[in-house]
Amino acid sequence: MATPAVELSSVGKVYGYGSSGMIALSDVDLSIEPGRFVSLIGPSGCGKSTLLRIVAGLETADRGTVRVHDVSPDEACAAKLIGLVPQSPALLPWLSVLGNVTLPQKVNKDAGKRRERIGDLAERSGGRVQPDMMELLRRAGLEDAVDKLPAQLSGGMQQRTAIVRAFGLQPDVLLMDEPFSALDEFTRESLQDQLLDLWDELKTTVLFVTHSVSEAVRMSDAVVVMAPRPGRIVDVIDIELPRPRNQRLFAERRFHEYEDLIRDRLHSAWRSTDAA
Ligand SMILES: Nc1ncnc2c1ncn2[C@@H]1O[C@H](COP(=O)(O)OP(=O)(O)OP(=O)(O)O)[C@@H](O)[C@H]1O
Repeated sequence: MATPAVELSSVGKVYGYGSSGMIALSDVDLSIEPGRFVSLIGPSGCGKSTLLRIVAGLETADRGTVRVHDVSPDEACAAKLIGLVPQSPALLPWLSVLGNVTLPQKVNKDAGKRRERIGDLAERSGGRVQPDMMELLRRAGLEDAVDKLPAQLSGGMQQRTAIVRAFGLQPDVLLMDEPFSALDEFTRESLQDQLLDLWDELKTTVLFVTHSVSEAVRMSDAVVVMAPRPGRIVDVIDIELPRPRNQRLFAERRFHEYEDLIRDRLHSAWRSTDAA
């Protein structure tokens, strides 16, 4: 079996100390095969962002182990295996769209060598070509905006720029923390389409945080349902719908059955949390 792209075993994280400590994550086990699109869903405070930050190496787990392609998150970051798209796009305001998306490639020239030293990635890295950023921008509908500054873009365009920037380094694992939450429904659906197209082509593993049940069903191979107090995984639901998943999917009964199943799991998790 291939090495998992992401593997968490018995992961725990507590913020604070003693009786005022908050258990953000308790005993989290999760294994994601390379190339899968996996969403995390759950009520506010169940630890979705904490889990993502731990995989990104921005926080450390207090307990358990975390591996990204069988190396630690820190090593994975140094080898640029990991890309992160935060909730707000965090573009550099003084650089154009093209400047923003090409910057990571310019400052991370040694990443390829580090990547080649990592186990089963050597083979994949050898075949890597620098993506054509102009082509990625065109695919994301940004060809007319390449010379614009972030302040001259709409929120949706800024977020698309951030997504192209993240794909530009060809991360093996792309972590996305509610990337579309600030966008209107139409822009959101269009960005979902574009993200799925890029993901399909580049075969990146995606770990995607969302509050939207329909977004999770539409995008994912599997949806991880989480519950709070303490933050934990209560279910992992495989979404066995055909791809590509376009707008027609919304009319299908199976799509809504998955939505109902996930809502049901979320409600049960809430009930058990309240009873505890
Ligand atoms: N740096 C921190 N210091 C203290 N407590 C924190 C910190 N970060 C998160 N927490 C707490 O840990 C718990 C999990 O937070 P986290 O942000 O991971 O949840 P979430 O599921 O992503 O929430 P949301 O959906 O609202 O973004 C929350 O109770 C939060 O208040």
